[in-house]
Amino acid sequence: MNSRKIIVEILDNVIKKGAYSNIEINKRFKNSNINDKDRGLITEVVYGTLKNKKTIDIILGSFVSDVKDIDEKVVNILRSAIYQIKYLDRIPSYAVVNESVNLAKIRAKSLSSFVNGVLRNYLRNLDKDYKKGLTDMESLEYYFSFNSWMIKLFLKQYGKENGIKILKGLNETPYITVRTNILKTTREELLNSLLVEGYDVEKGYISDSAIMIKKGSSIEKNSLYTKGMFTVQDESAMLVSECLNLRYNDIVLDICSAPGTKGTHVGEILNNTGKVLAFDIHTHKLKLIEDNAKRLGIFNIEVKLGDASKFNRQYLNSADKILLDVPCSGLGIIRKKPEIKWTKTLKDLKDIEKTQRVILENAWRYLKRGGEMIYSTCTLNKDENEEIINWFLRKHEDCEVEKINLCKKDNILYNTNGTVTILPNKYMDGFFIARLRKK
Ligand SMILES: C[S@@+](CC[C@H](N)C(=O)[O-])C[C@H]1O[C@@H](n2cnc3c(N)ncnc32)[C@H](O)[C@@H]1O
Repeated sequence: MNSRKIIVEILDNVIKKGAYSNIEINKRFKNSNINDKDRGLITEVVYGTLKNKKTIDIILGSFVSDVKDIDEKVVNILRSAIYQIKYLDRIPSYAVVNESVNLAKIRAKSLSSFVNGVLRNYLRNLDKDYKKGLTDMESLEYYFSFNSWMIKLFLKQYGKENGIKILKGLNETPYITVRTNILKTTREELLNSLLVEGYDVEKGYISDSAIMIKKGSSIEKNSLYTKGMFTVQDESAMLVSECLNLRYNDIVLDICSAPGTKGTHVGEILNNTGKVLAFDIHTHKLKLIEDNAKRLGIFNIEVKLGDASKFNRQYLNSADKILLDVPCSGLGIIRKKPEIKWTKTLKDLKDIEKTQRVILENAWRYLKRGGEMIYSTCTLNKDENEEIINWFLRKHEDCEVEKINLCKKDNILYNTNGTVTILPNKYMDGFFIARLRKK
């Protein structure tokens, strides 16, 4: 087992083939005998290299004529090596260089001296000011490691102060947070049980159900997880179902449900009363919702295949509440999926916005008069958030925003139209939540 070989193969699949980092890492770890120490190293170097790719490429660019021309067999060997030398202090630089050259010999023998040359050149220039000569925008790209279009988007949409807050927040290393399953336990009880199991835990930042795991072994392997005491979920995402004003016996449609993290939360808050109809377009994802519901002891969820972009007359005016957690560009969850920095394009943002509008139009027709809908995204692109809501309000006289009041924290933005944007920070992902009421 060679950790560095695995790291480079994962990076190849994510950067070149558009695979998801978390899925690639899980695939490698599943049924393998990789020890905890190596798992830690692989995870850290993969996420770190992805997060800092722009900065690393600017550094690489000063040793080669164009990073784009570096042979694809060795480019991620170089990137991950520079990441380890620049950002980690526990691995001696000479060991990183030797291992990288050895790996290059296996992948492309003729390029091993090139890899050796670039890395040794970098070691001789560790103190160089790589920002020298860069424009203001390029300096921001170097400093935050984002492509310029994304930096411009955040600064334009949020202004300088919040734009910078977003760039910083998206580079934070996330804690794992879990949502207490109130059907089976209380937060206090769960906190104690986790402490007994050796986890370093703390209450969440905002939600009464949230617990932050600051240190401890893989949480989803713990028996408390198998027994359904909690769900792993970002705290911002927990606030979504909590904003839905749920009442026992409500009929709730969860239109884009898989893997059912928020839908099962609705089921828990309803205390197994009423009904949650959980739809998703992907057949293979439906089982994830079923498995989660079963593990958590939730019986009021019915899982169904459904394409939200097609109106289904069967559900016309049928729902007391609707959870519309639409597919989005995901710019708010870059802390956990750093490849989004490099894989998304402005065109993707435009395309998904069209789908969101169609889905919202259809879902609105399923809501009863007096009913409430949550429209949520895990993106910070305002065109998929406030702008969609403003557009919808202009079109639908029977729709009003029910103002959301969470709490006063410096990452909660209360928008002028009554909706809420959660800025990413150390504790939470970036999210958007709107609560709509049908008059
Ligand atoms: C943001 S995720 C939902 C996450 C989920 N609500 C949760 O909390 O676990 C969006 C989901 O929408 C689904 N989806 C995408 N297009 C859809 C469509 N046209 N109809 C229904 N579901 C769709 C995707 O498969 C994906 O699972």
